[in-house]
Amino acid sequence: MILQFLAGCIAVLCGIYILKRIYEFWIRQWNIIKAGQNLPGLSTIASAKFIWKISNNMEDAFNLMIEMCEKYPIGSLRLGPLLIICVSNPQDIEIIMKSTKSQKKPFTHDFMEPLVVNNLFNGYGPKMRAHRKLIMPMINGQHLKNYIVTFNKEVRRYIDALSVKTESEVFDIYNETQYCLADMTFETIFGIPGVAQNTGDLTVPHAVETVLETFFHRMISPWLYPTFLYNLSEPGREFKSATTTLHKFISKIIKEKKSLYMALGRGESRAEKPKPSILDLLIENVVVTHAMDNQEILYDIISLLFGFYDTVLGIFSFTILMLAMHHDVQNKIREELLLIIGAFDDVMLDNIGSFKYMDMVINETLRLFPVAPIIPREITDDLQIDKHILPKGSTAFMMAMLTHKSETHWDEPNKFIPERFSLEDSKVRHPFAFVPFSGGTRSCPGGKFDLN
Ligand code: HEM
Repeated sequence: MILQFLAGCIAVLCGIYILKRIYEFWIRQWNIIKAGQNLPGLSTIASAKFIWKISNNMEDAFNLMIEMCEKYPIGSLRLGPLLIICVSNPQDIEIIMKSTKSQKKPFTHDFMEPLVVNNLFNGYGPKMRAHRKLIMPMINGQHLKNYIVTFNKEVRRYIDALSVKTESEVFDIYNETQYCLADMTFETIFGIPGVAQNTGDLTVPHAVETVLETFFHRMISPWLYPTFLYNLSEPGREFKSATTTLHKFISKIIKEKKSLYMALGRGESRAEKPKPSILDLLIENVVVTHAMDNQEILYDIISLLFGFYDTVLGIFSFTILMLAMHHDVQNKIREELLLIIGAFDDVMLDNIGSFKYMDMVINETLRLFPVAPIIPREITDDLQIDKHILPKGSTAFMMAMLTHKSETHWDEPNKFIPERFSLEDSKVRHPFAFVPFSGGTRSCPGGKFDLN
């Protein structure tokens, strides 16, 4: 009897606590919405229609948002409890990307917890900045030459496999490329030779894909914002299972590498590994500096995996599609390749800066198909843009997909014209009219790495 009474009391207290949290959340969001009520954009009813469209027809919802952005360069809408402010002019995007009042990711990025917590991807403040500073040189600069050896090796295997396919069947380039990218990523990040091209094993890439898909699904489904509801849903369960897979796999590698490093000492460890991976470099550093514990290494390595997979695979596939559709561009790329490396040579670090036309082609593909069509940020203090105030607590959506196709900044914006990225044409363009890697202090740390 007493036990039943106690259980009843606990249930009531939990209920009150949950209701209080929901109430506080709505009051906070309501105040933000009120602060932004003078901004132009969708009315409350049109915003409700927008959410209804999201749950029924994503394309319709997207079109409604685009229509609004075309009408108002700074336009607001409500996504459930969130005040969203869409911005598409390069000069306004520049203000947001550079301001100290908009360096935080929106709270929806916390939906990646417990997979990653306060790290490169969803962190904020001094700790995140310190991690960025530590990791950036490891994915760029002189270490690139180590990774290029791996890229050449894996690409050779990929081309061999592809040349058999191209002679016999129709195939999906995105699917075929996954294996090569998985192997490149494994060796570059973990220093472990990948087996995907040999065995077809894509356990880790698929887990990354699952967490990204379920994360985006939750972001656009306000009814799944409460964690206890999300955990009960199908996507919530898939997210949890993929999180377990990634945590188990990567934690084991971190522990093994750290033990090996401690057992051998730096000198010998380096002698064994003349081409250290990103994880090797990170462990070498943190063993001495204690800048991160194992859990933090785990979170940052997962963030790098996000960067590698979906983005690179997507942009590679779109580039191939563009080359297939534009034979003149394909011929020019071939000529440039033959001139610089010949028919069968590997690409060297010194060659990379010489692929001027290839750079233009990739940039033009990134312009038409930005990996991040919308770049979101939380406004952490009232931010003035022109005559508008973006209130503290609102979420800014930087609409790269619209900026990249604005007729004010691009002639014939829907056409694929790589030459528009020539040095002369790029010089006269607003620097924030093209933001595939975002900009400011929170821009993509893998941008240089990726283009290479
Ligand atoms: C085509 C390739 C890629 C594109 C287009 C791309 C684009 C982006 C964009 C737009 C962001 C959001 C930045 C913001 O919120 O302002 C981002 C963040 C990030 N990217 Fe990439 N990325 C690519 C490849 C990579 C690679 C290869 C890596 C890792 C080596 C990487 C690592 C990251 C990380 C860690 C972040 C979070 C940075 C932060 O929030 O401070 N990305 N990327």
